[in-house]
Amino acid sequence: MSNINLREAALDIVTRVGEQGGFSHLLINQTIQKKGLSQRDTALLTEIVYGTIQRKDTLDYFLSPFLHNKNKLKPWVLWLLYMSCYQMIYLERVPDHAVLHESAEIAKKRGHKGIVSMVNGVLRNLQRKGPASLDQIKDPIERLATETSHPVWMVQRWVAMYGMEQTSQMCHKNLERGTMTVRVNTTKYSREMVLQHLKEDGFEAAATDLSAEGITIYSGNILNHPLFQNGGLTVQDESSMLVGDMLQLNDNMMVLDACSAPGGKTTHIAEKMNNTGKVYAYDLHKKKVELVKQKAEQLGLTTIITGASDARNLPNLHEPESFHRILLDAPCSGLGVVRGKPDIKYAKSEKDIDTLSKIQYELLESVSLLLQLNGKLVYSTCTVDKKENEEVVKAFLTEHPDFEIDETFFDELPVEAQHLPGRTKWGLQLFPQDFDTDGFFITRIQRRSEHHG
Ligand SMILES: C[S@@+](CC[C@H](N)C(=O)[O-])C[C@H]1O[C@@H](n2cnc3c(N)ncnc32)[C@H](O)[C@@H]1O
Repeated sequence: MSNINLREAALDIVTRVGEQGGFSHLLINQTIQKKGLSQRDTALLTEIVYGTIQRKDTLDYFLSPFLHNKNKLKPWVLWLLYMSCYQMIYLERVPDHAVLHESAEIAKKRGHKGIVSMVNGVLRNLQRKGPASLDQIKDPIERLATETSHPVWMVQRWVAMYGMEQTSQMCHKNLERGTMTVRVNTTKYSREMVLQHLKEDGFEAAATDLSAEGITIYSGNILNHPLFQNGGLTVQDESSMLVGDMLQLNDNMMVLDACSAPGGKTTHIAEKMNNTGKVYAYDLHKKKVELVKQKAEQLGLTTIITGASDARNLPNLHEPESFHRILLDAPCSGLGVVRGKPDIKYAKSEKDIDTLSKIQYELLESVSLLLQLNGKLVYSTCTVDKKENEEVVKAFLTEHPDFEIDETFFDELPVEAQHLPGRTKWGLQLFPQDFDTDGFFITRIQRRSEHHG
């Protein structure tokens, strides 16, 4: 693909994400498939799209001194400027003159002469005068928000919850691209066997620290490897693997995965039980349930029973206290995964968090009815907001004195994770900066035995 066509494809994606709320990772994949992009083009397209979206607010700050009628610009023009500014400031291997030339060509193709000269003028000014210094922003929260391109309310909230240092580390980490990790399907292979195999095939890979089934892939295209294609591996973040690990699973258990799609954790559960017992996997959306089914088939797992249902309705579908283990991997704001899905940080609001926390509470209350006396329930989310995490758990335990935190959860955590700053009496908040994983909350609840009989 020519340099200009590649930039045009990138511009289409960032404009769509920015203006219509599309998901960058889905749009990138669609473009790669539709245009049959080479590995080199895929890498550059991904870099430009992610980088521009990740740093949108910072780019806006850098461009603002040179932009006088920002609100009157057509969205594609503004996004062309953001995208060009990103390449000039952050991509050393792309020379400024190439960025200026390609931006002018795109502006020529899509707009009139006035737009071409305005784009050119703004970018030349940026090149000559350099980006505005962030030190001009006196308020530390506002400065961190602009520097790392997060909404001010979000940074404010995190600072109030976790302090400036943790928040600053998290915001900076959110700008990095995460490393890829895969989970070994232990019903087929051992991790040692897979590592050996990958090394022989020229991959740079290493065992993960937190989960016994994870492998970090530093280089090599794992999606084309036969081990992946024959159901020996699943792409999954290590924090999600830890959720499966903390369910304390044994063979032949009855397990409920109440919010299961697309099935990353459901299949981990079935693998950990060596394809014995039963895993009931539900999700609200029928289409999404199909994804769970497909994933189970790909991995050769036969113990997963899928169904579409609101998790709040599950007490009508199953007898009370009928599961040994329950996973509630609840729908959440996703503020722990903004590295991989940068659009999330601009799309969410505090109101969303309030709404979600109410739903999370209702889901927890409903599924808890299905937990056996000696059963264990893991509550997890991929967010870092206390309102969706420990406050949901705290409220549930206050209203339901027959349940408690299972203290053995903390002893079973990997040693490295036992003394993290995000550990409280309500569970473990993993931050992206702790182990280069997604931000995840995990805790384990059980029934208090004295309340029975
Ligand atoms: C965090 S995702 C689950 C990810 C999944 N556990 C995995 O590891 O692949 C949350 C899921 O909850 C589903 N969901 C949302 N509201 C729900 C509800 N009321 N009942 C059941 N599922 C719901 C969403 O469709 C979404 O697939």
